[in-house]
Amino acid sequence: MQRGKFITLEGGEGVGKSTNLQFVTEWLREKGIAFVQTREPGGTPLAEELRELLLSRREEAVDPTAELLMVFAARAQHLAQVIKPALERGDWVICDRFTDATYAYQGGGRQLDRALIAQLEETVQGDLRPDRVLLLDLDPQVGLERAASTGAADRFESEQLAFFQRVRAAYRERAEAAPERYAVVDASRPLEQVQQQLQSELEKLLR
Ligand SMILES: Nc1ncnc2c1ncn2[C@@H]1O[C@H](COP(=O)(O)OP(=O)(O)O)[C@@H](O)[C@H]1O
Ligand SMILES: Cc1cn([C@H]2C[C@H](O)[C@@H](COP(=O)(O)OP(=O)(O)O)O2)c(=O)[nH]c1=O
Repeated sequence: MQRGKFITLEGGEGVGKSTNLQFVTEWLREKGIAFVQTREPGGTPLAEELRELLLSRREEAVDPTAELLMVFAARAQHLAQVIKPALERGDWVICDRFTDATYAYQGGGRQLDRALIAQLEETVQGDLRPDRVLLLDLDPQVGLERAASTGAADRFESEQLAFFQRVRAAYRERAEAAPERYAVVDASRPLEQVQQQLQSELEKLLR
C-alpha cells in the first residue's frame, strides 16, 4: 500500500485559508482520492481542547515556551491518532496549518529560537514532513482587514501588525529555503487566479 500524500495549507490571518481549503477538498473529491481533512492546533478531542486553551483570550500572560509546548503536545496527539494512521492506510491528509505555522507564529511572531522548534519537530514527528505546503502569501494589513469581517478576534488575532509581519517573513523564509516542498501562492490576486495556481500545484502531486 502506497502511503498517502500529506498536504498542508498555511498563511497568516485572512489570507483565504478557509475558502481555499474547500477548493482543495472539492478537487480531491472530484479525483476520487480518499482523504482526511483536519486542522491544527486540533484534530482530536484532546488536541481540540488544547486549541481552546491556546486561542482563548485571558488575563494571564502566556509564556511563549509554554505556548510552543502546547502546540507540540496537540501535534503529537494529532499525529498519533489521525495523521499517521491515515497516511498509512493510503489516504491523503489535508491539514489546515501544521509545523510551518509554529516556525511562523512561535518562531517569527514570538521570536522563539528556531533551533528549539527544530528539536521539538524532530522529537514529535521523526522524519515526517508534509509532501507539499501550500502557502498563501499576503500583506498582513490586507489579511487583517479581510479577517475583521469574520468574527471576534482570538488571542493570536489580537496581536499587533508587526507580529504578523514577522509571521509572514518567517513563512517566506522557510519556503525560500526549500522551494521543492512549498508552493507560494500570491493571495492578493482574485480568488479565481489563486485557485488556478492551487489546482496546478495539486495536479503535480498526481505525477
Ligand atoms: N483572493 C481573495 N480576494 C479577495 N477576497 C478574498 C480572497 N480570498 C478570500 N477572500 C475573502 O476574505 C475573507 C477571509 O477569507 P477566509 O477564507 O475566511 O480566510 P482565512 O480562513 O484565511 O481567515 C472572506 O470574506 C473571503 O471571502
Ligand atoms: C498550528 C499552529 C497555529 N497557530 C495559531 C495561528 C492561528 O492564529 C491560530 C488558529 O489557526 P486557524 O484556525 O488557522 O486560525 P485562522 O482561521 O484565524 O487563521 O493558531 C500557532 O500559533 N502555532 C501553530 O503551530
